[in-house]
Amino acid sequence: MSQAPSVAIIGAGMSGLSAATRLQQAGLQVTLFDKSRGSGGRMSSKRTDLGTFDMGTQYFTARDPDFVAAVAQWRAEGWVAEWQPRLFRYDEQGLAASLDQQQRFVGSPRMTALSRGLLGNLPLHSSTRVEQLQRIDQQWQLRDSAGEQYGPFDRVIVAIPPAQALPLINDITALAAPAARSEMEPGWAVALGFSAPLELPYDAVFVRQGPLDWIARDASKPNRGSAETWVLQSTPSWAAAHLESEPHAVVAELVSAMQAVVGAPLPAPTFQHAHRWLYARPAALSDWGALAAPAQGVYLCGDWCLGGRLEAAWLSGQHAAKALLETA
Ligand SMILES: Cc1cc2nc3c(=O)[nH]c(=O)nc-3n(C[C@H](O)[C@H](O)[C@H](O)COP(=O)(O)OP(=O)(O)OC[C@H]3O[C@@H](n4cnc5c(N)ncnc54)[C@H](O)[C@@H]3O)c2cc1C
Ligand SMILES: NC(=O)C1=CN([C@@H]2O[C@H](COP(=O)(O)OP(=O)(O)OC[C@H]3O[C@@H](n4cnc5c(N)ncnc54)[C@H](O)[C@@H]3O)[C@@H](O)[C@H]2O)CC=C1
Repeated sequence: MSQAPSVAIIGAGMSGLSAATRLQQAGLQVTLFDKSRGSGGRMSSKRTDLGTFDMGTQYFTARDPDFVAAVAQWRAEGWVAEWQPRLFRYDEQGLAASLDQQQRFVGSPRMTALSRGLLGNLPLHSSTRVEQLQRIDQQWQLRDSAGEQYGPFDRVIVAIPPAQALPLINDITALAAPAARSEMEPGWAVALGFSAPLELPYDAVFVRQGPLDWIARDASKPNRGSAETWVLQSTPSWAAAHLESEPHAVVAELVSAMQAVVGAPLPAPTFQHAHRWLYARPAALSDWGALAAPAQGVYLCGDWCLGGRLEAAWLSGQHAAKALLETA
């Protein structure tokens, strides 16, 4: 191919943004598509009158040297900051402080500041659910749920959870077989606002008993403002058993579980909101990096290809971009 190939990236979560920035640096023309109103995917923040709540990714850690270097650059840009919560753990033995030496990062002033920063000036078709990939003359044409066509593109990166990717790549066995084997587990997240500080000795608790997995005082993260905001997240198994529950019932049950952790009645929240994640985290860990069908020019990436964390999503996007560049 004499000219740099044009690339469509479906999914503007961390993995799609990671691939996009890498390919842009290499001089390729990339176009992102996302069914949501903006970028970020599960790295999401909900804006309210009380301020924002991180409803997906709560924080991230950095272990791979390339990711450590990327995070240092994001800190220098001011997109992320270190979060040093007072950490507790709650289990059959009750509540106990559980401090450690782990560095943890969050987007600043909200988790989506990171996706905004990464998106930069990259072209994004938002509110665009891609439903079909069509092969025409060695290139790809995309069709969305409204029947709009986009393209042609020389290459396609599909950076979305496996169940959503499958209908797009069903005919490409090398991609469809592993995607079909990959299951994602659900999760419920609840945002709570209170009119006054809760006066608790912790900012976050790893919960290892009952329906909750995690509670955190969102307001303890850097640059969040002064409102008393908390986020609760359920375990995958509780979410699976309550997938069709009404949001108000989910709030009631998870607030009651938070009361069990706190060990005292909570004041009535002045704000409450529940969000269901159908595809929150991979049920099992994989080490594919990314999946490639170079003959067709289609690549698959996402946290589910590498381990279910934000770092894994970024690394998976880098793997997909690298595999694509090897054939460009
Ligand atoms: C509740 C929750 C808490 C979490 N907490 C943490 C944490 O504390 N630390 C951590 O490291 N990780 C955490 N994670 C995991 C982390 O959020 C993910 O690993 C990461 O964000 C996944 O990025 P991704 O790009 O693989 O997928 P996604 O973020 O899911 O991005 C996929 C994107 O594709 C879009 N899309 C899907 N289908 C289509 C389509 N057909 N057409 C167009 N667009 C489409 C979606 O709208 C989405 O924006 C959490 C996840 C959840 C849900
Ligand atoms: N709710 C969801 O849908 C998802 C949540 N995810 C969480 O994202 C976090 C990211 O993981 P890492 O980057 O490895 O972060 P990490 O190193 O802080 O945590 C890894 C895991 O170790 C445990 N842990 C760590 N520190 C402590 C402590 N001080 N006291 C008690 N237990 C501790 C805890 O179980 C935690 O889940 C984890 O908490 C995951 O559970 C990841 C993906 C999805």
